[in-house]
Amino acid sequence: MKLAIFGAGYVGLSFAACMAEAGHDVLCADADASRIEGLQQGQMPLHEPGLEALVAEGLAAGRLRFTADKCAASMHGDVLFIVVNTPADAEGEVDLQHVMAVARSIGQHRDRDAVVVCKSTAPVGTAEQVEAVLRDELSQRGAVHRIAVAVNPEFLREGSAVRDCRQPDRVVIGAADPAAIDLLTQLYAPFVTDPTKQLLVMDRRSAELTKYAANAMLATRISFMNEMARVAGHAGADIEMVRRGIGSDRRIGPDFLQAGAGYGGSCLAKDVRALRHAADRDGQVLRILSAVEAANHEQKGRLFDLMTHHFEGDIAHKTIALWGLAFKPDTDDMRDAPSLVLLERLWAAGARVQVHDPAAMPNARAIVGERGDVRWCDTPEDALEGADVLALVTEWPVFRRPAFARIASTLKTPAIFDGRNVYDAVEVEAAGIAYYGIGRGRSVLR
Ligand SMILES: NC(=O)c1ccc[n+]([C@@H]2O[C@H](COP(=O)([O-])OP(=O)(O)OC[C@H]3O[C@@H](n4cnc5c(N)ncnc54)[C@H](O)[C@@H]3O)[C@@H](O)[C@H]2O)c1
Ligand SMILES: O=c1ccn([C@@H]2O[C@H](COP(=O)(O)OP(=O)(O)O[C@H]3O[C@H](CO)[C@@H](O)[C@H](O)[C@H]3O)[C@@H](O)[C@H]2O)c(=O)[nH]1
Repeated sequence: MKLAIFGAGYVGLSFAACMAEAGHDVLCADADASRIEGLQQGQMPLHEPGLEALVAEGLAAGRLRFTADKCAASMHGDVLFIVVNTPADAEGEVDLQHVMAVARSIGQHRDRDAVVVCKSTAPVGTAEQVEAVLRDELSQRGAVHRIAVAVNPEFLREGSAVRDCRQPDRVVIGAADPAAIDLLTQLYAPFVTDPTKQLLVMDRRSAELTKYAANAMLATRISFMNEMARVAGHAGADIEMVRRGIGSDRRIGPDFLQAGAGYGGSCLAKDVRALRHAADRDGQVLRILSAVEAANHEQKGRLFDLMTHHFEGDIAHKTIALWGLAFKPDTDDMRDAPSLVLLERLWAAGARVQVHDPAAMPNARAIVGERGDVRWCDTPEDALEGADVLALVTEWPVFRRPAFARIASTLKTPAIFDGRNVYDAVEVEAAGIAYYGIGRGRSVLR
């Protein structure tokens, strides 16, 4: 099939490369000309495991091409995917300008029938708005092409985007148009093992809401576990034991039950906010989601609170080694990262930080700027030199099995604040290091 993909970000680029790998002829367009120039030369604009090789393979085979020319992209192929950013403001109002810009461009330039697919996460009713824009543009120039609009939300996770694209749990197709359903079914059938169960065809509004409901459920599980971690800390229980205890119930399942320093990233917070806001406008008060947001906001301050407790309020002039900045491992993405909240609170309290992250330091530096109270370190060990204590915020593999004896002898007052519960409290304490986890170890705050 010939596919046009608008948006070469974390999702668009991963999707484009995987579709090219599957043998399709893919033209990927982005409004950022410098991003496109780089991609044409094989330079990656973002960090995503396995993606660079896949892009190189697609370019070499001639199946993956990049363009900044929206007209060329609008004319390409049978199916055109909209995969641009849909940010939400502080209230949760979603900015659809990029989605509508793509729709306008397709309406202005398309010279034959097409299927347009909304893959961006967007509020219920967006596909109808896209359809209206297309209809308007076509009628303004007297064109009579048939352009069907479908919804196909994306569920990939950053850090495993290539794997998730190649092997999705399920594919949601929101469409009524038989030709659109047929094309998308053909496109996705090779990516799933049981198309009858994993290809879910539904109406467009249900598909749009499915995406928000999925992220809201994931965020709810995390906030629930973070609250349970508080209970565990006070009760002298270990949240990791509780996680295993409840995750083995098939009705609950083991995933997304990890207590930690709060959820971050470009999606969970944005989509929970947008869903709550849209419902609010319709007169529906979503009490659970408001609580999920409030709990996460509080949770992002948890490591700082534990440190303040450890230092008995005297955190000024302390030096904190901080491992991990990205919102999760295997990405350079800093959007809504819990580390940013910790940094701000430490700086406001007069502490200094020494940070290391395997991929996100350039993006983090661009956000926080150059300042005297941070040292950007090339290695995890370097970040420990001269520090009082260590905080783990992102569980990159390189941080998972450190030499605790070395940490004990390097830190001035050995203590680890484990924001992702990856260390064994007994092993850490045996090395002479105070261990604070989330809902385990010395995590009681009164
Ligand atoms: N990041 C994720 O893990 C993830 C997963 C599932 C769904 N989503 C959703 O997918 C969408 C894209 O997310 P992302 O993280 O890839 O965003 P991103 O910010 O990484 O990339 C978006 C890209 O779209 C480009 N763009 C903007 N306007 C354009 C236009 N008119 N024409 C062509 N390109 C244009 C931008 O320049 C940017 O490169 C969002 O709606 C998001 O909510 C994201
Ligand atoms: O048990 C868990 C799982 C995750 N997290 C945190 O939650 C955040 C988000 O993680 P994850 O969901 O793995 O990454 P995303 O790439 O943001 O993916 C989410 O958001 C995407 C964008 O909509 C969806 O496509 C994915 O299905 C959905 O998982 C990160 O800060 C994690 O540290 C936890 O605290 N505990």
